[in-house]
Amino acid sequence: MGKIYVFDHPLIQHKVALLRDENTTTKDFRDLAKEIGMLMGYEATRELELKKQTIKTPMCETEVNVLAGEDIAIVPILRAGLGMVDGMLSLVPNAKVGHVGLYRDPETHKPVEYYCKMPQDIDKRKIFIVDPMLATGGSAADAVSLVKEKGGKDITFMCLIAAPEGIKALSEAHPDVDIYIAAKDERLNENAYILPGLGDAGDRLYGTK
Ligand SMILES: O=P(O)(O)OC[C@H]1O[C@H](OP(=O)(O)OP(=O)(O)O)[C@H](O)[C@@H]1O
Ligand SMILES: O=c1cc[nH]c(=O)[nH]1
Ligand SMILES: [Mg+2]
Repeated sequence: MGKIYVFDHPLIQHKVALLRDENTTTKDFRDLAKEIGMLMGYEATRELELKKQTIKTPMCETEVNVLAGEDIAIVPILRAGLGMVDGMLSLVPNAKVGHVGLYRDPETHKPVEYYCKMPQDIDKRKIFIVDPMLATGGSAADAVSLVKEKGGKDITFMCLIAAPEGIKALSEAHPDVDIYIAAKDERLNENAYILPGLGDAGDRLYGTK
């Protein structure tokens, strides 16, 4: 079973509290999603491999640790996942970005695919799929399946808010995937929205409601 990591860092809790507030503006919501994405990325990249390298400081020669050059791909689930990409890119600016387009059917709550484009060498990359919301888990599970169909192997999923139902569905569908969660919420409502949640992440990011 993959790791399920729920953040308890005070900065993340504070920023998630602001994100939830219905009075938070579209601009502030976007800024907060980016900031939380970066803070989460700092922890989610903890296991990147290092290699030794010899350099010269102004004082002497020394051996230092540098990234082994593990190639990274960030894969947002459109639309709302885009809100977490810039935060991750500020940590790993050389990462490539793939996109999975999914929307949730309002009646069935099942994901509908409309786009998928991955870097060609996705099979060799460490992949971070990002989406603010893990509700039923259908979108995340389908996104992981699509990335695997394109050759992706080493996959981590990152979200801002997760319902227990979504965590269970994703980890059962893809037990090899680690899941990083900024805040774990109580449950889903009758429309499969997360409670207390933050509403519709895509609409709040882009001001479409
Ligand atoms: O876990 P699930 O039940 O599948 O729900 C979560 C999905 O719903 C939202 O996307 P939405 O369908 O609203 O698309 P959008 O990002 O374009 O707004 C969210 O960003 C997830 O992708
Ligand atoms: O609470 C939810 C559930 C699905 N999608 C969202 O944006 N929010
Ligand atoms: Mg939406």
